[in-house]
Amino acid sequence: MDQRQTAIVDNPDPSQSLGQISHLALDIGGSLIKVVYFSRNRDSSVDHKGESSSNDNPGVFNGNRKHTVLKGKLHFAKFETSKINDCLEFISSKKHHLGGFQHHENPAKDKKFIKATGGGAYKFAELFKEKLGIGLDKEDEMDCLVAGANFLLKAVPREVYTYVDGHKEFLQIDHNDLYPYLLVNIGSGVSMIKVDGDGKFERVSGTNVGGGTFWGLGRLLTRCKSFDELLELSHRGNNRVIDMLVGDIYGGTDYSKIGLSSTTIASSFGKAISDNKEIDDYKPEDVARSLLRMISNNIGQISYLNALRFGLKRIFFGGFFIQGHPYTMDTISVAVHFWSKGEAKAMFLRHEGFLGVLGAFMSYAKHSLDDSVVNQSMQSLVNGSYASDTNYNPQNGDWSDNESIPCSLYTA
Ligand SMILES: Nc1ncnc2c1ncn2[C@@H]1O[C@H](COP(=O)(O)OP(=O)(O)OP(=O)(O)O)[C@@H](O)[C@H]1O
Ligand SMILES: CC(C)(CO)[C@@H](O)C(=O)NCCC(=O)O
Repeated sequence: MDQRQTAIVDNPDPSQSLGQISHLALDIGGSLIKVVYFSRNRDSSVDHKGESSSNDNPGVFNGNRKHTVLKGKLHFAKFETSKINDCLEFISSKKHHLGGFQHHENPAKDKKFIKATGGGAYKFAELFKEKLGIGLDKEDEMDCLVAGANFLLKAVPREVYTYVDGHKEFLQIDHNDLYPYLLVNIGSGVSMIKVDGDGKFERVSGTNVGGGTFWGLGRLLTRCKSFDELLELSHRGNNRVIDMLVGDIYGGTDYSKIGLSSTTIASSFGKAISDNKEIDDYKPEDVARSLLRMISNNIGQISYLNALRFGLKRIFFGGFFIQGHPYTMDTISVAVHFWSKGEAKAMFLRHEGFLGVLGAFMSYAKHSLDDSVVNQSMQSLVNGSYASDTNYNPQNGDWSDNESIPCSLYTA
């Protein structure tokens, strides 16, 4: 049986039949709302275990405490923040399933709370209360990003890959040699975080030229209607039509003395100075390509400079700007390789856009009354169940678009 039902869906069908949903978390960003929720398997029996270890889930249990094991799946969904009503409708369709979480500091019996991170957890708190009668239990965005990244890096096999010459190469992360690393989260804006351990980190830099800039400028310049359309355009475009290359300045030759080949971009959009053309004279696909290249290159360069500042060799890139898009990853990888002279490495995460919301989901373990030990249990169960997943192709590490993670929650 296929273990992965609906998962990364833009407009999830609210009538989708699922087992009981017990936990749901949100990351409400400037561009997108990310949702993670746990649904119990319909046929899952509830086990009660109290050993310090078990064959099923080694290393999960502590001492002689009894835990209830809820078997099920983690589902992922996203909505555009500008269409928050779709998200409210989606949650409303699940609301009667939600188990009535109580705020750890305010356990008012009649209120439901869900974990939420991102700026929208503040901005839209009243809206959730008003429309759904649900309170948002706010978790810090940076804490959540780091918790989500550490979880994926340590617990999920074949999560991390490099992108070199058009190929994904999956990497095995050594848990004992993970820190320090630089986490670059490319959302609407970009955060750069030096991570030294679990919960040990510092946001060392950021840039306002990020995914929102690409989508916003791209929409204005190409008049395309969706982010996916803009990416598709960029796929077909040729940036050399608009970008000024070193060769354009140097009469077709390299400037080898300072290490610049004739094909290096000297100035993004620089040809538009002298072409005597208007925006409509350029093909939208060429504009989209130049824009994607400019922004990816810039982020790659700033990331490298921050890695250099702190002597970090590994840079993990997350955020929905990447979207597993080959040209984006190639540009970032080439920029990091070029500027670091091969010393630093750009790495990507399969669940790139869900770091923050996974961190928020895991924070149930920290606070909730039922004392879920989500973290460890996801860790061992995710490990155990991926091996038997029929849709997973270990040759190239690809997943189909629709993906959920089989997992268990342990509640005391
Ligand atoms: N379907 C989509 N609609 C809009 N933007 C998309 C879509 N898919 C990918 N993106 C890109 O992803 C970016 C948002 O990424 P992400 O969800 O990680 O950030 P965010 O949480 O919204 O932003 P921030 O953290 O800065 O508040 C967008 O700015 C855009 O570049
Ligand atoms: C403001 C946040 C943290 C919101 O997610 C993000 O959009 C960001 O990191 N922007 C870049 C801000 C800056 O450091 O210039």
